[in-house]
Amino acid sequence: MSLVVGLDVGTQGVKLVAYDPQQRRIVATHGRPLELVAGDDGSREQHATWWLDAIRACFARLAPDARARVAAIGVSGQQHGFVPLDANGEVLAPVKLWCDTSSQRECDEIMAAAGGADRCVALAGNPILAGYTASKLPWTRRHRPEAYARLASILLPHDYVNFWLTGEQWMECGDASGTGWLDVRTRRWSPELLAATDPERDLGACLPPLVAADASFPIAPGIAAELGLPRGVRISAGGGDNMMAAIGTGNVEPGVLSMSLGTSGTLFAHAREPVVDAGAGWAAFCDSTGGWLPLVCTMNCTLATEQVARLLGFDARDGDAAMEGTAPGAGGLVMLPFFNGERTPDLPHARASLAGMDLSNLTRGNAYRAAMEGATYSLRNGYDALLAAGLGFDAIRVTGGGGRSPAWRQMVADVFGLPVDVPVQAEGAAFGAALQALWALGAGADGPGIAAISREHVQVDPALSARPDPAAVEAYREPYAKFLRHLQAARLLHEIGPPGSG
Ligand SMILES: Nc1ncnc2c1ncn2[C@@H]1O[C@H](COP(=O)(O)OP(=O)(O)O)[C@@H](O)[C@H]1O
Ligand SMILES: O=C(CO)[C@@H](O)[C@H](O)COP(=O)(O)O
Repeated sequence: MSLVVGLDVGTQGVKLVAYDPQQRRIVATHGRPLELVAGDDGSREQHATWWLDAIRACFARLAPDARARVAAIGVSGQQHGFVPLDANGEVLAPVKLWCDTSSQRECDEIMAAAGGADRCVALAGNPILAGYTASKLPWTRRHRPEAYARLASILLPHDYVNFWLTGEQWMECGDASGTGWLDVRTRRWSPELLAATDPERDLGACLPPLVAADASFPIAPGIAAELGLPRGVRISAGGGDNMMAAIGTGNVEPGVLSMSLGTSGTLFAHAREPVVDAGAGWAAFCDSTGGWLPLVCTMNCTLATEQVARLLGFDARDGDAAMEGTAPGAGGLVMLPFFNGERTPDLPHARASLAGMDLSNLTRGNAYRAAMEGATYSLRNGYDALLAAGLGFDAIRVTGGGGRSPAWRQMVADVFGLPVDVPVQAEGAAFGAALQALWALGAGADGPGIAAISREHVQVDPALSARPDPAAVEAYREPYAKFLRHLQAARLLHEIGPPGSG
């Protein structure tokens, strides 16, 4: 029986899922953590070689007989990272990641050159927000002129892994929409935005061809030999981690809302037509199946809970126990969890705050709960913008590390007032990549469509479901309203000036 493999290059680690589609069974899951280099200027970087080493390590742990059965691989990756390559395909500099806010000045410059944020939305569907790939090019020109001078092509993290696996460079529209350069309505690069990013250079020539979501390429023979894989393995188009998690959580038709509780917090839905928010309250991305993926991304999700847990001296994975005995509202504590600056809401220079402390409520449990509530309310705030745009949802499918916490799943059900379900296949992005690889194997041969594949293979685990508790739904109303008032105050502070400006 053949296997399909999904690889996910997340912020905190690489995961490999090997799936047997005939048996509908995950036969192996392996992971490897990744480091991240953080600078005081907001920079967040990784070396591309770290991803490859982690992938090698994951394959090395896959049993040889399983490796021999692999027929196809799909690659999912953290979005927006900027992998600059020279003409020989060598990486020219550390990769600036999605959570890198050091290029905010360049975001503003690109938008000004294009005619403003509204004009960017008109041209491509999105403004250029903190962390989007486009801003990293002028940042590189300014701060790494040697790399800029030798730049021949630009890839996103999952594209780079695909290049390593096959020797071919391409992009697909899902992850490409996170560059800020893709007109998501037409699925073509926007010449105006490319020119606004770099008027001196033909940026289009640095971008690889865009391929269809069901495309696939042969693995390079040398890599197959190195990883102990058959020579005939196909590599599917791949996609951004959220696009892949959409497939891996069964979110391939309108009405379902997926939520990923990882380093970032994301909410995303499937759309059959392009959907663009004139107010840019959420991101108008393409998905990696040929459709669209309206998405909300907060930069501080488990990043916030981990930060607070570390301060309080426990592991975030034990956070549920630390929170025992606390109640909705965290005893009056309110956390704006913007440790890393924030993208939704658009407050790249904001920093986290804890408010509402009195002489009795500052307990470990309340402080940790405030971080989890703050991360959840941030997503709820993005959800309100999706509703305001006329989208509607019946249920939430949760994936990502934070989804392992029963307390967090219940909090999501209560704060959103929606039932929460969790797929059996916990690694949604890696599993979605495996399903895309399965789709690519049957493409062009009357194989099933990706929606049918996702529907057939994604199974919900009833033991992990959470249902809204009416009393708790009510109990969260005032704390959420209070969070919004603090958020409004942060917006005002932000208008006054970034930290350090006096
Ligand atoms: N039981 C748990 N409760 C709360 N957080 C958890 C739990 N298990 C894992 N996490 C958090 O999940 C995060 C990793 O999630 P993951 O989706 O793999 O992230 P990423 O894709 O950003 O690398 C870590 O920050 C970890 O603290
Ligand atoms: O920037 C976004 C989405 O637009 C993030 O969701 C990244 O794609 C990183 O994801 P994780 O590593 O946190 O899963």
